[in-house]
Amino acid sequence: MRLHVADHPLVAHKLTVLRDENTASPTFRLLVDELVTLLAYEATREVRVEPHAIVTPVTATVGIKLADPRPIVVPILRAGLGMLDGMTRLLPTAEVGFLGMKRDEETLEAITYANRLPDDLSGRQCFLLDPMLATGGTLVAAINYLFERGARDVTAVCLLAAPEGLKLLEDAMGDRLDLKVVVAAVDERLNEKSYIVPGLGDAGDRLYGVV
Ligand SMILES: O=P(O)(O)OC[C@H]1O[C@H](OP(=O)(O)OP(=O)(O)O)[C@H](O)[C@@H]1O
Ligand SMILES: O=c1cc[nH]c(=O)[nH]1
Ligand SMILES: [Mg+2]
Repeated sequence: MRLHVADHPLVAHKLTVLRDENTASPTFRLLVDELVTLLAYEATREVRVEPHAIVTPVTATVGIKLADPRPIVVPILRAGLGMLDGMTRLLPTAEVGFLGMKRDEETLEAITYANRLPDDLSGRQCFLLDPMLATGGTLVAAINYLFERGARDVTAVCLLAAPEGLKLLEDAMGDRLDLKVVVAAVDERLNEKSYIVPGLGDAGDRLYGVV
C-alpha cells in the first residue's frame, strides 16, 4: 500500500474551515468539493493513458489520452457522494458506480446496504471516495470487494485518516502495491466512540444533516 498525504497550504486552510463546527452545510459541501479537486490531481497521477495522434494548426504530433477501459469512480454513500463532483471534474469520462455502506455505531462493523457496480471489474482502475478513514473497517471492506471483482488497482481518496485506520489497512493489505491511499491529513487518534480527533464530526451529517 502506498500512502500520500497532501502537503499544501491551501489544503490545510480549507481543512481548518471544514473542521470548524460553525461551518454550515452549504459551505461544508463547497469545501469538500474543492478539497477533492486538489486531491484528485495527486490521486490520478497514475491514471492509464495511451498514445493519441492529432494534428495541431502547425503540425502532426502524438499526445496521450485516457486509455480504455475508462476508470471507475466509486463514492461510498452517504458521505462519499459529497466527493463525487470534485473527482469527476478532473475525470469527466470516468464511469461511476456506487457502494452504500454504514458503520454500525455499536459494533463498528461496516454494513453494505447498496451496490450498483459492474460484477466484473477486470482491468479497471478504481477510485474509491470516502471522506473519513476512522477504524478503517469500511475502507478495508470496500477495497476487498473491488479487488475480489478483479479491479486492476484501487486508489482511495479520503479527507481525514486516523492512525488506527491506516494501521488496519496496512495490516490487511500493506504488501499490495496496486493500492494507493491519498489523504488530506492524518489526524491524532480515535476517541472512545471511534470518531477521528480532532476530526470534523460525522461527515455524512455535516454534508446532508442528521438522519
Ligand atoms: O473507518 P470506519 O470506522 O469504518 O468509519 C468510516 C465510515 O463512517 C462514515 O460513514 P457512516 O457510517 O457515518 O455513514 P454515512 O456516510 O451514511 O454517514 C464515513 O463516511 C466512513 O464510511
Ligand atoms: O470521525 C468520524 C468517524 C467516522 N465517521 C465520520 O463521519 N466521522
Ligand atoms: Mg455518517
